[in-house]
Amino acid sequence: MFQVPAPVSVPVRSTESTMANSEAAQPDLPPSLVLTNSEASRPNQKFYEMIQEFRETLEITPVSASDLIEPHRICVCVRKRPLNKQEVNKKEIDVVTIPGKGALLVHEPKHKVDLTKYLDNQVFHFDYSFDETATNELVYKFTAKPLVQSIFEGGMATCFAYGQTGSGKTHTMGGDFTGRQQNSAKGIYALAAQDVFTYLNHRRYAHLELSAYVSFFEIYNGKVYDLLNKKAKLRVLEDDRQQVQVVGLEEIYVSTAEDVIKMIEMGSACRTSGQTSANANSSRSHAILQIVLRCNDRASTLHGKFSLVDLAGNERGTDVSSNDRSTLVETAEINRSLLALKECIRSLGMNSDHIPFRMSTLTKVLRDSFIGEKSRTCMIAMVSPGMASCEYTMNTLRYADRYT
Ligand SMILES: Nc1ncnc2c1ncn2[C@@H]1O[C@H](COP(=O)(O)OP(=O)(O)OP(=O)(O)O)[C@@H](O)[C@H]1O
Repeated sequence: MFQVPAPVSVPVRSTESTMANSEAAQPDLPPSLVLTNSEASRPNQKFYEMIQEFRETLEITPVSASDLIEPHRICVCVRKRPLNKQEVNKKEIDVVTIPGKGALLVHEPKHKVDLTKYLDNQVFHFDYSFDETATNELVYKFTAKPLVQSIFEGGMATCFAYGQTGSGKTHTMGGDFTGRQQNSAKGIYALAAQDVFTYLNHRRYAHLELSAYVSFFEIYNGKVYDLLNKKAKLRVLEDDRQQVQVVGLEEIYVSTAEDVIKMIEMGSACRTSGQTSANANSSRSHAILQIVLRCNDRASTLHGKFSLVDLAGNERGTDVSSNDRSTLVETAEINRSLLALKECIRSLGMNSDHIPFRMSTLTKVLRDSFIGEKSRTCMIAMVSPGMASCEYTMNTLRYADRYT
C-alpha cells in the first residue's frame, strides 16, 4: 500500500557484548569513550557503551532543509525528541538512532540465557526520520507544509501526531513550552495557518474568493468537547447522505495567522483548565484543530479543510492494569479509536471503497479526510529516546510501520 524509501545500509541486527559482564569494567576504549567515575556509575553502562560503539560505525546524514520534498498521498514520518532534563539527570541511555534518509534504529537492550548482554538492533524505514536536533520548522517543511496547497485545490488534508505520552506530540503541533507558557507560533498548527494566509492572498488562489475559519475540539471517551466554547459537549450526527456533522461546533472566522494563534492559545488553555498533573486528560484525549476554507457565497460552501490532530498518548490504549472501570472504558475507547484510524488510513492508501470510519468518534468526525481523490494524510510518529520507553517506542514504530 505504501511506497518504501530506499533502505540505508545498517551493519548488523544484533550486537553482542564483547566486554566483561561487569558494569564497572573499563575495556580498551578509544579516548572519547574512556569513562570518568561519575559516568561509570550510569545504570546500564554496558549497553550505553555498546550503543556508542555501534553508532561509530554508522554514517549519519540527518534530514536537512535543502533536501528534496517528495509528493506523497500518505506520508509517514518519525520524530525523536532529545532526552529531557530528568532523563539526563537519571543518566538514562538513549536507545534510538536516526541515521537519516527515513531510517530509524532501536537498539533494544537484551540478555541471553547466560546473561550476556546484547543489542537487538531493529531497523525501521519511513518517508522521513527526524532526529533530536530537528526543529519544528524543519519537521513542518516535510510533513504538513506540502499538504496546505491541497486544501486550496479542493482537498481534505490531515496531519496526525501519534506517540506515547511525553514523546513530543503537543510540542510539535502546538509549539514548545517555556515553563508554563506555550510558544504557539512555533508549532505546526501556527506554521500551517501562516501558509494558509500566504496562499489566500496569492494571486493564484485570490479569484476563488475564499475565507478561512477555525474550529478546535477534543474527543475524550468518545465524546466531543468544543475548545472554543468552554468545552461545550457536542453531538456527532450522520445524515442520510453519510455527511457527518458535529452539531453546534464553533467555527470562527479568521483573517490573519495571529487570529489563528489566538484561537490555539484559547483552545489549549481551555483544554488544560481545571486539570492537575494527576488527572490531566490531555494525554487521554485527541485534540483536533481544523482550518476550514469556505467560498464567499451565500451558502458558505465548503472548499477544503485541514485537520491537525494531536492524538491521545498511545500507551493509554494498552494499559489494562487498572481495576477502575472508568479507566478501563477510557483505555478501550483510545485503543478502538487508534485502531480505527489505522484501518481508515490503510483503506485510503488502498483506494478502497469501504472506509470503516464508523468504528470510532475520531474517525467519524474525520470522515471527510478519508474520502476523495484529493485527500492527503501525514502521520508523524513521535518517539521518546530513553531505554525506559523502549517498549512504547517499539509499539509506536510498529503502528506507524507500513507493513503491519
Ligand atoms: N523535539 C523536542 N525538543 C525539545 N523538547 C521537546 C521536544 N519534544 C518534546 N519536548 C519536551 O518534552 C516534554 C513532553 O512533550 P509533549 O508535552 O509535547 O508530549 P506529548 O506527547 O504531547 O504528551 P501528552 O500525550 O501527555 O500530551 C515537553 O516538556 C516538551 O517541551
